[in-house]
Amino acid sequence: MRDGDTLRVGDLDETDLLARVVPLMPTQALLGPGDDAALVAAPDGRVVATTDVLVELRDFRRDWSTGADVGWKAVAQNVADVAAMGARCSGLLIGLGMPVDLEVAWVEDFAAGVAAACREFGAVVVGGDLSAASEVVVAVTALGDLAGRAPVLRSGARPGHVVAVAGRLGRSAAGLDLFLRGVPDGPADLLDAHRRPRPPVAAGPAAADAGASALMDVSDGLVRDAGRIARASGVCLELTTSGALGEWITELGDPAFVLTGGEDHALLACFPPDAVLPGPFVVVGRVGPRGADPVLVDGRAWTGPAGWDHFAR
Ligand SMILES: Nc1ncnc2c1ncn2[C@@H]1O[C@H](COP(=O)(O)OP(=O)(O)O)[C@@H](O)[C@H]1O
Ligand SMILES: Cc1ncc(C[n+]2csc(CCOP(=O)(O)OP(=O)(O)O)c2C)c(N)n1
Ligand SMILES: [Mg+2]
Ligand SMILES: [Mg+2]
Ligand SMILES: [Mg+2]
Repeated sequence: MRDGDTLRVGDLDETDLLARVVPLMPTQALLGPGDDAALVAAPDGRVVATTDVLVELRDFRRDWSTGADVGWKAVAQNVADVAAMGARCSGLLIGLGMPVDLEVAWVEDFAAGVAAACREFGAVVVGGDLSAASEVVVAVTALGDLAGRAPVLRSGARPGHVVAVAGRLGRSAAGLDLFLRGVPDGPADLLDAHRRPRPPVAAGPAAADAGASALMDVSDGLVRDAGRIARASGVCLELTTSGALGEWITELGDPAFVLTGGEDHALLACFPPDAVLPGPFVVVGRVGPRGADPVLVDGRAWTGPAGWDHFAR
């Protein structure tokens, strides 16, 4: 994509873009950027803050998802990032850019999906903004309350800790694969897993209370996101497919769905060996010392697809 000497965003991947942009910004907060959410000082405590953007054709398609599905997903992915700090969502701001010829019924349906997800995840809308755009763009900001807990970052995993997941992995990717292969009448549970992810939001605060040493939501694929905890913590996440991961792989039929599929927004956590894991968490591996690879799958480097990146193609 190089055009003379002009470097275009499509010449970089998402990680490289972030590394160029964030250092140019004045960042002063209790925490951030770099984790699932930031922490901002407030007179009576601290507020968790995060945002995630959905862009038509990049993150959803209006012929695959209804307006309500898009509204649901925008809420779900943001409350997942709040839960990934060990917090609960205290408020959402909904930014919406729309083509001027978009049917009003689509926007009303979108609002109904936002409302349904708010009921499901215990969130409320406190504001937002509207503008016109060439495609539908949804930018949700979520605020969160730690209720006095210490936030669980990506950086606290240590060798000997266990690696665990709350929620399922690979189902959203399996649904996306059905859409991409032109099977929109495929298994409804997989199509819905893609259109309406259900992050286990209560598992975030529960993980914090159980002493989790690291926590994040899996949005870009298990191996890629496990690599983020591994790098932040200076360790290796050693995943094993003998337990839950293997069951999910058998059920979906393709290891890549489970190991590299994004958008399930399951929670990935590390716990000290003596912790009692909260109910929804299943063990998927252990933490080892930093080595040549940030993540191992059954003792080997993963050589399959890398996971989601908005720019790398
Ligand atoms: N344009 C940006 N400016 C500043 N910080 C950003 C920007 N985009 C992403 N970040 C920060 O980079 C980190 C990684 O972002 P992202 O991968 O989107 O997180 P997540 O997958 O948890 O939603 C986050 O802490 C986020 O706040
Ligand atoms: C039309 C369409 N193409 C591709 C995808 C796949 N996809 C888009 S974003 C994404 C990963 C999640 O990214 P993002 O929403 O930015 O979450 P974040 O990592 O920032 O939390 C995936 C797998 C999709 N959902 N829809
Ligand atoms: Mg996240
Ligand atoms: Mg993002
Ligand atoms: Mg996110």
